[in-house]
Amino acid sequence: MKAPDTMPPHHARSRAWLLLLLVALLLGGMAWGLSHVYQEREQRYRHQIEGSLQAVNQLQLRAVTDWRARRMAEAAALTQDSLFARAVAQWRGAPSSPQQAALRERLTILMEQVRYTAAYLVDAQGRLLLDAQGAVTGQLPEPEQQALQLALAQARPVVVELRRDPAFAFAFYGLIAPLFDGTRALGAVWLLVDARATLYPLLETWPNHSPTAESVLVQRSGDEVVSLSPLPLRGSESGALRLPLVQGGRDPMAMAATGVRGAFYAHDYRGQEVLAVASAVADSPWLLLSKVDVGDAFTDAQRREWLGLSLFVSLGLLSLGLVVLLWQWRAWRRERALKRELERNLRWLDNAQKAATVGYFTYETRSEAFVMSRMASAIFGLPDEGRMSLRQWMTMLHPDESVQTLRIHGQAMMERTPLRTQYRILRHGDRQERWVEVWGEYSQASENEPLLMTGTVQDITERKHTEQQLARYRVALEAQVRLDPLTQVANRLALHEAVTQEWSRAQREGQPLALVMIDVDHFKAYNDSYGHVAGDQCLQQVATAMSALLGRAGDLLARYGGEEFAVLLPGADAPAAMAVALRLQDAVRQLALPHRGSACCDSVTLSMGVTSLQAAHYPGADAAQALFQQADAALYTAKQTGRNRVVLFGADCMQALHS
Ligand SMILES: Nc1nc2c(ncn2[C@@H]2O[C@H](COP(=O)(O)OP(=O)(O)OP(=O)(O)O)[C@@H](O)[C@H]2O)c(=O)[nH]1
Repeated sequence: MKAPDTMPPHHARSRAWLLLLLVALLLGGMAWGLSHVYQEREQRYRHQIEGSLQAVNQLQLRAVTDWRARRMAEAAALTQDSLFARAVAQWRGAPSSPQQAALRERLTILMEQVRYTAAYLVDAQGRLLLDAQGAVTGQLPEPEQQALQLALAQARPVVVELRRDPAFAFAFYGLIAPLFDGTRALGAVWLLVDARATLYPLLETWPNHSPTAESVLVQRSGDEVVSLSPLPLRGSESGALRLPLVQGGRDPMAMAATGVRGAFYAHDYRGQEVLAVASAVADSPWLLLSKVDVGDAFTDAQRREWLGLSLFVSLGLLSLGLVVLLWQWRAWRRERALKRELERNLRWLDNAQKAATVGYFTYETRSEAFVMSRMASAIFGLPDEGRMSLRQWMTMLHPDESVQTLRIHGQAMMERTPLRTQYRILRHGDRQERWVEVWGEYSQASENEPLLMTGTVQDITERKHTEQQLARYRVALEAQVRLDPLTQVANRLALHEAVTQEWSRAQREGQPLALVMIDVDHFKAYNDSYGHVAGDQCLQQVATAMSALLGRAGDLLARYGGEEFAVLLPGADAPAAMAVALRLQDAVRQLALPHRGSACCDSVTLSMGVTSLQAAHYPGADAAQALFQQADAALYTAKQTGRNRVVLFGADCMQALHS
C-alpha cells in the first residue's frame, strides 16, 4: 500500500511560518500604502478646503470693496453735482418751500436709488438742516463733525467708518459729501447706511452651507480688535466683540489684526479650532475674516475619504478573505484526502494485525504507560481502551520470567538498543498463560521530549507450544539415535560420545577412566542351536541383567555391535573396574541361560577385557582410542585363554595389541 504523501512536521512548521510572514508583510505593505494614500489625499483635501475658504473670502472681499467703492463713488457724484449745490445755495440764500421740496425730493431719490438709510443736508458748521421729510434740527455727532471738516478741507467725500451711535439702533456707515458753490463751502450731505441692509448680507454668501462658517469684518482699534459685523455663531450675544490684542493669543481676529493674512489655523472666541482666512479691505481699516470649524470643514472631506478608503480596504480584505478561503479549502481538501488515506491504512493495519496477531504500542516513559492498538489490548486481555500502566503490565509478567524481562527492558532503555524479547504473561481476565514476542525501539525527539518506545507485540503462544513439542520430539529422536533398538541400552554412537566426553572430564579432573569390553561366548553357536529370535532374546536378557547392575551416575552400558557390549566406568581405576566386570559376569551367570552349543559352559557366559587409564597420562583427545584398544586387547586375551573370564589389560595383552 502506498503511504500517504505527508510532509515532515518541521517542514510543515517552517511553511506555516513563511506563510505568516508573507501575510504580515502583505498587511504591513497594505497599511503603509493606505496611510501613505490617506496622508496624501488628506493633504490634497486640506489644500482644497483652504483654497475654497480663500475663494469665499476673496468673493466676499470683492463684494465689500465694491460696496465701499460704490458708496464713495455715489458720494463723489453728489459732491460733483453742481446743480444740486446751486439749489442748496439758493435755498440757503432765500429759503422757500418749493426749493426745499426740490431738495427733499433729491434726498429721497438718493435714499431710494442708492438705498441710504438717511440723508441729511448739513451746513458747514455741522448743523442739521434738512432730510427727506423736511427741516430738521440738531448737530452732527463728533466723528461726523470731524469728517465734515476734513471733507470741506479736502473738497472730497470722507467716510465715517462703521460704528454704533446711541442715536441709532443699528451700526451704521457714514459718508460726508461736501458741497461747494464755486469755491464757497455750502455744507455737506451726510449719508447714512444701515449696515444690516446692504453690507452684512454680503458676508453671508457661502457657496456651501456649513453651520460653522462665518465671515466677520474686524478692525483694529488701538490695543484691541473689534468686530464690526455680527457673529452668527455667538448666538444671542449682541454688541461688538472686543478683544485685547495681548490676550488674543491664537484668536483669528487678533491674528488678523496683528498682520496675519491668507489661510491659517487658530482657536476662535468659542475655543474651537478653526481654519481662517484673513484679508484687508482695500482703502479701509477693515479686515475681512472668514472662518470655519476644522472639524466641520474636514468632516465631509473625511467622510468622502473614508468612503474611498473603506472601499479600497473592503476590496483588499475581500481579496485577502478569498485567498484565505481558497487556501483553507485546499487545506481542507488535502486534509480530507489524508484522512481517507489514513483510514484506509489504519483499516489495512488493523486487518494485518488481526491476520498476524500483531499489535503495536507506544510506551511513554514520562507517564509510565503503554498506549496500545486494539490488537495489542486484546493480546494482553484488556478491554479495548488502548492504555495500560507500567504497574499493570508488571503484574502480568510470569513470575518465572518477570525479573529477566524487566532486566531486558531496562537494558534496552539504558543502552537505546533494539528490544527483541519473548516472555510469558498471565492475563488478568481469563487467567490464561500466553507467550508474547515484543519488538521495540526507544526514541527521543529532543532533549526535552520524553523517551518513547514504539514497538509491536505478537501472541506467539501457539508457536511456542509447537516449538516445545518439536523440542520434545527432537530430544526423543536424538535419544532414539543413541539407543540400541533391540536391547534398549546405548548404542555404539552414544558410547563413543560418552567416551569422548568422559575422557575430557577425566583429563580435567585427573580421574581414571575405565572401559570393559564384553563378548557373549560362542554366540554363533547359540543362534545355531536356538534360532536367531532366541538369540535376540538372549541378548536382551544379558543387557537387562547388566544394566540392572550399573547404578552409579556416569556408568554406561552400550551394545558395541552384534553380541558385543561395552561398559564405560568414569572414575574407576583398574581394581574397581575389575570388580564391576566380575559382578557383571556373575549377574549373567546367574541368569543361567542354557547354551548347549557352548564349548566352555552349559549356560551363556561372557568374556571381558578390562582397562583403566589415568587420562592425565594421555594428553590429546585421540588418546581415548587407547582405551578401546587396550580393552579390546584384554578381551582378545580372554577369548584366547579359554573364554568365560575377565582379563585386565596388562603386559600379557601387549602381544594381542600389537597383532
Ligand atoms: N541372534 C542374534 N545374533 C547375532 C546378533 N548380532 C550378531 N549375532 C551373531 O553373533 C554371532 C557372532 O559370532 P562370532 O563372531 O563368530 O563369535 P562367537 O560365535 O560368539 O564366538 P566367540 O566370540 O569366539 O566365542 C554371529 O553368528 C552373528 O550372526 C543379533 O543381533 N542377534
